Amino acid sequence: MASTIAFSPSLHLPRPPNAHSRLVSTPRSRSIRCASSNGRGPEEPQGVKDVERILQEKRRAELASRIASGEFTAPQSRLKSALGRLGPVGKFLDEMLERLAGGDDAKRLKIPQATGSIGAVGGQAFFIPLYELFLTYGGIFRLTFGPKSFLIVSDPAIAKHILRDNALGYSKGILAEILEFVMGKGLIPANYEVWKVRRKAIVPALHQKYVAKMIGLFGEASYSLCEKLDKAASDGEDVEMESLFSRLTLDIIGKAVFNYDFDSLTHDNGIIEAVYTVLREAEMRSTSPIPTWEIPIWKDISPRQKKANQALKLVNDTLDDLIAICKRMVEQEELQFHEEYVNEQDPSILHFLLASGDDVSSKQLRDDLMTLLIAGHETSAAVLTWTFYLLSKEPSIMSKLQDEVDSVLGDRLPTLEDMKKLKYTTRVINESLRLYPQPPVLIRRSLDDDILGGFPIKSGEDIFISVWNLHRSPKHWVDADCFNPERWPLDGPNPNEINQNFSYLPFGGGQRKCIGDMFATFETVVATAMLVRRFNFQMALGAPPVEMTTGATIHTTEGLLMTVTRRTRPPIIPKLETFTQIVNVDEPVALGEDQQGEVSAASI
Ligand code: HEM
Repeated sequence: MASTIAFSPSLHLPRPPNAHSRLVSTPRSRSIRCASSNGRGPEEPQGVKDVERILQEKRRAELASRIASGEFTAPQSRLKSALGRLGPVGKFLDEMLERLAGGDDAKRLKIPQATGSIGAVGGQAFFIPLYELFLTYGGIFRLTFGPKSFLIVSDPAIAKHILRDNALGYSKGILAEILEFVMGKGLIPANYEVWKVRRKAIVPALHQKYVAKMIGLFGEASYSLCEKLDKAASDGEDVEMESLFSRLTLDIIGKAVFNYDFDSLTHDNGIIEAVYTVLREAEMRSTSPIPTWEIPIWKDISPRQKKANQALKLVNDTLDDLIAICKRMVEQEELQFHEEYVNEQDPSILHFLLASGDDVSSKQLRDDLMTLLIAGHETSAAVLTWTFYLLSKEPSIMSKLQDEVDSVLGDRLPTLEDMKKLKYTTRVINESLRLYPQPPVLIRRSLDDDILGGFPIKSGEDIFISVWNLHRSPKHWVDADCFNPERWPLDGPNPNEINQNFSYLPFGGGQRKCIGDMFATFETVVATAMLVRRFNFQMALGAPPVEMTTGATIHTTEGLLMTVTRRTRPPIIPKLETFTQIVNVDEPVALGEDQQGEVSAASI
């Protein structure tokens, strides 16, 4: 039976875009603004920052005083407390007594203990109080609330041990139980035996030629989003960007994985609604304290369960149809399969798998497709959401980013070659992933007894590796809470878990590392570049405060409501003419000779 927990630590469980009622709505005041500014001017972002900082400090102070009051600290025996007061002699006697008491159980108690109801801390996302507890209790501690107990890991060496050095000693635990209903035996929840076979089959599908082809897809889909924003900019409407990013990445992943055009940026239909119903159900299951979906009779009569089951059936049937269509295509094809095989009409992962002769049941194939759909959808959407939020607060970083994009891309759609040149854009994404890792926590369960950070642990321990804590640890990062893409040198290697020795884990590490890391990096780089090239983004006046909430990925509580304005280019310095012009990016530009012949993305 799936054990659930009162907060949501699961991976890749998205919240649907229509959780926000607005797609493009709130007409904003039509007062004239300085279109060349990237933010609202220096004062306002600073004001917003100050309020956020004060709120954050207030929460921290509250939690710190609760920690200090002993609320989270497991009670010690009176004898133990008395020995603690006796200094080194007392410590020695304490250790002797524990040894005499014998066994691993006594030693297990040595893992720092925190108890209490972390859910009660100010309605925050659960990983935030875990950060304060980490600062108090260290890189590994046990958190007990109610009958449940978890080990919280925030130490890079312990994370490396669990994810890489002793990966076979750990399963996906709770995560696999929760996701089974939607992903079946897909890669994320799969046990080792299934995972080994499926990972070997699927990874080759994401070869370089495929990824290069996908860059075209990222560009086209981002271009559709630009069109939508263009209209909003003309109509003077503010836009809720989180839901738009969710739609953008849904459209991309549908085409990329099984060649299905959801086209959710331009319309809604039954299948899109069904996908989001299924995803919402998965998220609800990961946050519900009681697994109502397992209660006999109730699970058959609950309207929500019925709706979720119908939606799941519709999505599964659609996937079965897509598999059947693709099988027929492959049968009719004059196949010349090779390592970098891509079908021009249908470059999807599904086509690659079928063409490769992958010997797999339709059910397993469907589980794989569903897993890729979920894994690759809301993660990328969340990265874009938080990147634009961070950029809106730092106009100087936005300016530098726009300068790079202007000089590398001009008006072209991005290519694989451009990915090497968009170095600062990539650093912006690297840094956004550091501050807002998706998911913020990785979940494991020990399959055997093991030793973590010097502490013996038993098999069956549920473990949360807090990527949030690792990425913001004051031990490893200077100004850990600051958005500073410059911390990653432009001429240095792309930061990853290996060169950062597991203190940076944006895509996990070890054998279960994300298979879509390059896909996702290019996708978010392309989308960011295409959007900032054409528009300036700022928080809308009167927008709700941007707070975090816990899903598998980090969501905003009330959306990311932004004002989008068309960018104007800096004045073109005339060579012969005597006038200076401000040119709108979307209006025909009087090109100098050296610029003639460039294709404008707006004309594609
Ligand atoms: C920015 C976007 C993304 C982020 C931040 C991300 C992050 C991650 C992380 C941290 C893991 C490791 C989970 C764990 O160890 O428990 C993971 C696994 C995985 N990701 Fe991603 N991911 C992203 C995009 C994608 C995309 C686009 C795809 C597919 C095309 C994908 C497919 C997968 C799969 C299949 C796994 C499971 C791998 C395995 O267990 O062997 N991800 N992802």
